[in-house]
Amino acid sequence: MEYTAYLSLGTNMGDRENYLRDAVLLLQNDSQLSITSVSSIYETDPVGYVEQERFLNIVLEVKTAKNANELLHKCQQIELQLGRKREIRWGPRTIDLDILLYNHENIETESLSIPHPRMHERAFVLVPLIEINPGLSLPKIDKPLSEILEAIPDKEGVR
Ligand SMILES: Nc1nc2nc(S)n(CCO)c2c(=O)[nH]1
Repeated sequence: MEYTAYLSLGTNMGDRENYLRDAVLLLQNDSQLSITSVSSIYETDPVGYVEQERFLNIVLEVKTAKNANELLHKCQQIELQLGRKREIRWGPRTIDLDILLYNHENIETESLSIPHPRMHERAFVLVPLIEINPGLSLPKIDKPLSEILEAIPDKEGVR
């Protein structure tokens, strides 16, 4: 059985494009996962802890036999492989992989909140997500993504 999931990748340290490329390759190397869509690369103003470099962000659509926990573990494994150090929460990072959506499910455990709890307020997530699937709807929200994006005050300089 294969499930569709959406991942948000972000990086604002070192050779940012290389970190994105390496993360995509490491995901592709997993036999239980195939990447079915990749957004453009967006340069975005940092949200949260603002005293840091601008980010590069992309969103991926993947098809996977992994359950949500296994997918989370894979993302965390790739973050470690690419040298992610969790020094400052919201601080600079070599690479960040967040699960946005998984099989249109709502999942709430101590390690997983899906849909990602902040995705509806992040233009750096919604803009690339709309690019790869404009018709997508979020579980339990019957508004189109474009309407959710419109409601975000500043589009945080997503280019
Ligand atoms: N623009 C932008 N701001 C961010 N703040 C945090 S934390 N992150 C890491 C993802 O949670 C980002 C990001 O990826 N992009």
